[in-house]
Amino acid sequence: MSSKCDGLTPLNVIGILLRSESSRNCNSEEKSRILRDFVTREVNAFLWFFLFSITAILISKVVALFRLWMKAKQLPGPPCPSFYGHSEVISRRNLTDLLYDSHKKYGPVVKLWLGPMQLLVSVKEPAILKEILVKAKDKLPLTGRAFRLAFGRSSLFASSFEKVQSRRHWLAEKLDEISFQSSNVIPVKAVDCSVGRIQDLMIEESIDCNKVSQHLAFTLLGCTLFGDAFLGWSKATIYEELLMMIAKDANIWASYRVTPFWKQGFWRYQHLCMKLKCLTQDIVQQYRKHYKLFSHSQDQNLQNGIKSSGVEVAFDIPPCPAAEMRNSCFFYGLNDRVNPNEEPYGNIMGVMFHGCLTTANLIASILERLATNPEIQEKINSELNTVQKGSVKNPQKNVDNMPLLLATIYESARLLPAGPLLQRCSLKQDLVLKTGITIPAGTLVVVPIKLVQMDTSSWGSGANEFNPYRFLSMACNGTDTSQRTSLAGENAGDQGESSLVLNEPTGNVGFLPFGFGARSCVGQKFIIQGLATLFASLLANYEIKLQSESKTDSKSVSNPSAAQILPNSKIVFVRRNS
Ligand code: HEM
Repeated sequence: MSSKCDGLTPLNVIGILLRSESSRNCNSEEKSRILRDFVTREVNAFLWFFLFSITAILISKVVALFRLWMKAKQLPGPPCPSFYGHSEVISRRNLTDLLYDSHKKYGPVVKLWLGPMQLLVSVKEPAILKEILVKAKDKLPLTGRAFRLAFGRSSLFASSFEKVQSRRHWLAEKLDEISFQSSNVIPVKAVDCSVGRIQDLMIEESIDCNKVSQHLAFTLLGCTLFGDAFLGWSKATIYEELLMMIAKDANIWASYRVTPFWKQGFWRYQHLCMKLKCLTQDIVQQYRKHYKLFSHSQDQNLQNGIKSSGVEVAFDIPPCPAAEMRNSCFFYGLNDRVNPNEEPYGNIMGVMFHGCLTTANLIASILERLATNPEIQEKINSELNTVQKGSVKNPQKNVDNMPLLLATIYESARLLPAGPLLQRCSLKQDLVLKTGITIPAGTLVVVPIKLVQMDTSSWGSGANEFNPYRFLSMACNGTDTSQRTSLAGENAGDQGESSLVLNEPTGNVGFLPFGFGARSCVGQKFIIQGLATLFASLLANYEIKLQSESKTDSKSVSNPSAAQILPNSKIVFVRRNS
């Protein structure tokens, strides 16, 4: 009988039972024994299989952990206080301050543990960080999740480089085309409308600097994307409010590993996102109506046109001005989905969101610097007068010849970057650097922008001070004024603005407000020129002053991370010649 039970499989168990049934030689006791044996064997086999799999997974985790620890051992950093790493210290302290102290003690590359398996490496040395930003092409999953939760799937702002590569490339080309080919980067009406908003706000005596910056950024981006249709859109104010409400909570909800469906707040947040989607749909419809692009065939014509020949598209819609036509191509390209899983307006919402937040931050910084440095404002104004004398009275055509204005924008971006960290991740491969340093795969690599942009080794002893002249040279002898301080700046201004030449900051390894490398900002040139145009118009009409009680001495802050935090200052726009 024992030979009967050897090698029991479901098939031969059924065979044995049938045979024994038909021969009636087997009693019921034997049958149940065979069944019991079979079940026991099967359960044992399953348990062994389960045990082997779990052990294999655990061993691979332990091996990965040891590998990570061995590789991380080579990197300098503070000793790990507990099994959970430095996460408790990070939650208690400002991360930039913590990194400032750690870099001071351990050098340009510092490691911190966020948990037993999550390593964070901060890099401050410009040469090393640029190599990393070029080589590490993915972003933290958190970034992609924040955009996906708020605006649905899109082909911009996802964490994997593969997913964003082609759309990034398209958008970068389109924006560069606009920046290089046209004299007016943003439509004239967008500038007029933004300046007009100042007039509306002037009903109050003074204006909150952050609030006005937000309005200006929103108007600028909205008009650029949706043209004239945006100007007459009655729901623009609600759209702006919604964007800001979403911005407040986006990272909190994205930080949950499992989407928190059980939280009421999450559903309130989703409701806001849904409202934003509906409003985006509404402005898109307004836009279509405005340009009389009703029929699908026309849409198709336009999209095919964009794909095949860029801006010169032949389609039978009523003629509209070149800038508006150009924006229409820009808009349609963003709206055109690469894959069917994408949210129809995901890219448009993403660009509005990112563009508004970052641009508002930069405008606030420029306004504050101008308000606290009236002498620079006056010099920019005389620069504007000089260029206007020799050309058409259109500030949009003149900004390239206004180096002090452009340098002021760069310097404001340097002093107040859009966020505290640039982050990258190489999910699959270790990053092996030229210096021999190896950063293990999966490590969260961060660049503390504030520390890099205030580093005295790149920016000299006055790194914390506002000095736009650091981006300028004298045309006569080509001397770099960046090493000199404000005195050199004043001399430069006395020479007359025409003698100043802008040193493009792209050459400076410590200049990172728009990031660097594979995932850098594609809107940099476009927004710098756009803001220059806006501020040329603004300064031609208004003088920007700080309201007397909110005066701060922003020049003498010694701690680099504190120097970034602008007080919520109140500013006043005083009409020139009034
Ligand atoms: C003052 C305004 C802006 C600032 C300071 C800014 C800054 C940045 C920064 C720091 C990054 C990340 C770079 C990195 O990790 O290396 C970024 C990414 C990006 N920016 Fe901007 N940005 C601005 C405006 C804009 C505008 C107006 C657009 C589009 C019209 C735009 C499009 C993008 C895109 C598409 C990315 C994502 C790139 C990617 O994930 O691959 N930005 N921006």
